[in-house]
Amino acid sequence: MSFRERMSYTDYLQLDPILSAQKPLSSAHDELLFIIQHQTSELWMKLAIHEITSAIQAIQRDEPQPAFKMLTRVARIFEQLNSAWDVLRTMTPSEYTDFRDALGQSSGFQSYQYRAIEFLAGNRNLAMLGPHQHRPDLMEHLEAILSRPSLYDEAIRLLARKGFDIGSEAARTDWRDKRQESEEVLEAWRVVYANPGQYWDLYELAEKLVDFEDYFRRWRFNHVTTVERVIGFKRGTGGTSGTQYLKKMLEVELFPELWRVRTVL
Ligand code: HEM
Ligand SMILES: N[C@@H](CC(=O)c1ccccc1NC=O)C(=O)O
Repeated sequence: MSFRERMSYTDYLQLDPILSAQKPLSSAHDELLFIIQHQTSELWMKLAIHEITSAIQAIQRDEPQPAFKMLTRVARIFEQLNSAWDVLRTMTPSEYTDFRDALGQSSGFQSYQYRAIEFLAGNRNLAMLGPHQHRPDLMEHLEAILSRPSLYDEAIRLLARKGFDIGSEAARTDWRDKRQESEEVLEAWRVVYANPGQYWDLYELAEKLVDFEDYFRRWRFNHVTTVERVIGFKRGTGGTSGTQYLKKMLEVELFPELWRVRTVL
C-alpha cells in the first residue's frame, strides 16, 4: 500500500495546495465557512467557464449537439451553486459581523470568474471591468473574452447561417459593447418557436439558453436574499449600495429576445 513511488490521490488532486489555501484573518468561527463557500463557488465557476467556452466553439463549428450537452452541464453547475446558499444561510448577522471588518474593501464584485461568465454569456457591461484595473493579467483575460462573440452572439449568428434575417447584427464586427435588442432577432426566434419541427436545433439551443438563464437568475436571487438576511441594507464592502444594487441586478437579462418571444407566441 506504499505510494512513495506512485501517484496518490492527494498528488493527483493537488490537495496540499488546495487544502492549505484557507487562511482566516480572524478567530471568528464562521470565517472558514465563508472562505470555503467562496472557494468552492469559484471552482464550480471555473468549470462553467470551461463548458461555456467549449459550447461557443461548438456552435461556431455548426455542431450544436455537443454544445447542448455542455449547456445542460452549466445549468446543473448553477443548480449546485444555488443549493450551496443553504449552507451559507446558516450564518447569522451576528456571526458575520464577527469577521466582516477583516474583509476590508474586498468583495464579490472582484470575482473575475463571475464577470467572465457574464461576458461569455453576453452581458457585456464594460463598467464591470473597473474592479480589475489593478490586475493587468485579469484585464487581459477579460478583454480577450470581450474581443470575441458571446454565447448569445453565436446563437444569433447560427440563426443567420440557417437563413434568418438578423438585421444590423449581421454586419457586427465589434463584440466588446453590449448588443442592442433587435426586432429581427425576436422575429427569428418567433418563427423557430412557431415551427419547432423545422428548426429543432435552434429550438433546442434556445431552450438550453433559457434554462441557463433561469438557473443564473436563481443564483442572483439567492445571493441578494442571503445578503439582505445577513447585512440588511448596509453598504457593500465593494462600495455599492449593497442589497439595493443587487436587487437592481436582478433585472439584467442575458438573452433578452428569448424572454420577449414568449409574449408573441
Ligand atoms: C454573507 C455572504 C455575502 C454577502 C454579505 C455578500 C454581499 C455582497 C454585496 C453587498 C455585493 C455588492 C458589491 C459590494 O458593494 O460589495 C456583492 C456582490 C457580489 N458577490 Fe456577494 N455576498 C456574499 C456572498 C457571496 C458569495 C458566496 C459569492 C459567490 C462567489 C458572492 C459573489 C458575489 C459576486 C459575483 C458579486 C458581484 C455581483 C454583480 O456585480 O452583479 N457573494 N456581494
Ligand atoms: N460585499 C460583502 C463582502 C463579501 O461578501 C465578500 C468579501 C470578500 C470576499 C468575498 C465576498 N463575497 C461576496 O461578495 C459585504 O459587504 O459584506
